[in-house]
Amino acid sequence: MSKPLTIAMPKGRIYEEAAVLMQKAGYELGADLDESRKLILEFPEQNIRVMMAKPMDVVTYVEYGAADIGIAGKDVLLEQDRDVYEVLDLKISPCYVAVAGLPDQPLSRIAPKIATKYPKVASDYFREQGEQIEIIPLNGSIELAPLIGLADRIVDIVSTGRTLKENGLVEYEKITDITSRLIVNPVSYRLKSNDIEEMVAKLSEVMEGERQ
Ligand SMILES: Nc1ncnc2c1ncn2[C@@H]1O[C@H](COP(=O)(O)OP(=O)(O)OP(=O)(O)O)[C@@H](O)[C@H]1O
Ligand SMILES: O=P(O)(O)OC[C@H]1O[C@H](OP(=O)(O)OP(=O)(O)O)[C@H](O)[C@@H]1O
Repeated sequence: MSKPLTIAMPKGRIYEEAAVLMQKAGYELGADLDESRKLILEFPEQNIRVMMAKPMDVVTYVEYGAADIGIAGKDVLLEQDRDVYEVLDLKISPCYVAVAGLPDQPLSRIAPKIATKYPKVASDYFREQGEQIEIIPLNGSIELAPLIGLADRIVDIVSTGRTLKENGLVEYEKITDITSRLIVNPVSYRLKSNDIEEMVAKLSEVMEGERQ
C-alpha cells in the first residue's frame, strides 16, 4: 500500500462541516475528532492520517509538506498568499469579509485607522480604493476597536451579522465572499497524484449530488 495521505483539518468552526463532507466522500474521520486532545490520528484502513491544526496554521502545514492536503478558509488563503494549490471550493462555512464601523461616520480623515486580523486583505482592498490607511492589527473581538475609539473602521468576517448588530455597528462594504477550500502541497500533488485526484473526485461528486 502507498504511504498514507496526510490531511490537515482545521479545529473549531469549520471542522464539523468538513468532517461530514469527508464522510460522505467515503473518508470516515469522525464528527467529534476536534473534541479529542489527540493531534494526529491514523486511519490505516483508509490509508489516511489526520492532523488537527488551528485554522490559520493549516496552510503552513500544507506549504511545508507536513500535510499533503488541508482544508482552509479562503480568508486565510487570501491573507497568507502561500505556495499551495487551491484545488476545490468545498462551499462550506460560508461567510464574507466586510468593512464595518459606527453608523454615519464618513471616512474623511487622512489615513483612517482600520482594525483587523486580516492586514493584507484590508490593505489590498483600501489600496484598490485609492485610500491610504493605517492598519491596527488585532487578533479577536475586532468589533471593540471602533466602539472605544481605537479605529475608524474594522475589516472582519461577517456571518449572521449578529456581532455587528449587537454592538451597534453597520456594514459599509462587502470585500469578498468566503468559503472553505481544499488545498494541496505542490510536491504531494505530483507524488501522490492518484490518491489526491481520487479524493478530489469523490468530494466533487458529493458536492455535485448536493447541488441537485
Ligand atoms: N462567523 C465566522 N467568524 C469567523 N470565521 C468564520 C465564520 N464563519 C465561518 N468562518 C470560517 O471559519 C474560519 C475560522 O474558524 P475558527 O473561528 O474556528 O478559527 P479561528 O478564528 O482561528 O479561531 P479562534 O477564534 O479560536 O482564534 C475562518 O477562516 C472562516 O473561513
Ligand atoms: O456575523 P456573526 O455571525 O456575528 O459572526 C462574525 C463574528 O464571528 C467572528 O468572531 P469569533 O466568534 O471568531 O471571535 P473573535 O472575535 O474572537 O475572533 C468574527 O470575527 C466576527 O466577530
